[in-house]
Amino acid sequence: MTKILAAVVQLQSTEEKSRNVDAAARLVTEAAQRGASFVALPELFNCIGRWEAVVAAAEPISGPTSQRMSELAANLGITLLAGSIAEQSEVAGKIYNTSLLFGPDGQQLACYRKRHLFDVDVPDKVTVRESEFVMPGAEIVGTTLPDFTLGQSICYDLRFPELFRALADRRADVIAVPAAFAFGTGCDHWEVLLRARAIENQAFVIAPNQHGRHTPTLQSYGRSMIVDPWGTVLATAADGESLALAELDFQRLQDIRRHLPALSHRRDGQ
Ligand SMILES: NC(=O)CC(=O)C(=O)O
Repeated sequence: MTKILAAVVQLQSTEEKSRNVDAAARLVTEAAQRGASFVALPELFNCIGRWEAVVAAAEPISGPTSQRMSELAANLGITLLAGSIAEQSEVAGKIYNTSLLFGPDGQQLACYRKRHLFDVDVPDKVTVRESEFVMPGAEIVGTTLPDFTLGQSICYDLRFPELFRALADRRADVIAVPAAFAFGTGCDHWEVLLRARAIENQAFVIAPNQHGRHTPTLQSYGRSMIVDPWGTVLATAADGESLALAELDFQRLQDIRRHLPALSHRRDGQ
């Protein structure tokens, strides 16, 4: 198949897990009913807020959130990227920020743990120290699906082009960036970075973001989007909890790579 319909789900998640998972399930179901066969949720979709609350909400990979997402994928017959959840780690008080991929039969196909942790202090915009609560992942994850190869990243990873190039080296046609990208940085950086990563790696970029205030000091930018390998924004979510859908045309992807074979012009020995 050379075309599929993809959807990004934008949420304004809270610390209340059952509310968040229900909101996610409702929008994933709507996306599938509108014809999407690949649907992606944002970062920490099942619980976001104070880090202490996120750590307390952590689950093992086989926990209730992942079971619900697996059932949802199977019932709807879709491929579902369960953005990320807080995964229990071997270190007390710390989690992994983990993205799970489920196939149309509900089987877990991949597991990616956020590699780059958001430790920043940008005056008047955002101050976070993710590494106090989160352990970095080690693996780079590309998964070959029947229609395309998916590369995985999470949020702050977007600022590290070498990860995306490593995913391009694994022949990623689509790169997912589930995010809770900060409002203070998102206004200037979100779209520019997503489009750059799509253009330089000649891949679709699927970027479901959180939107709005989660706590008095934590606000996400929204504008979840789907970008094509030319850097064109195919769809953007409206503010609030919403969906954006776009057709991924893999023939167009191949045409762009054939007409402008920049990835084969690299001088670094690849
Ligand atoms: N929240 C993040 O992980 C990253 C982010 O907001 C940024 O890079 O800016």
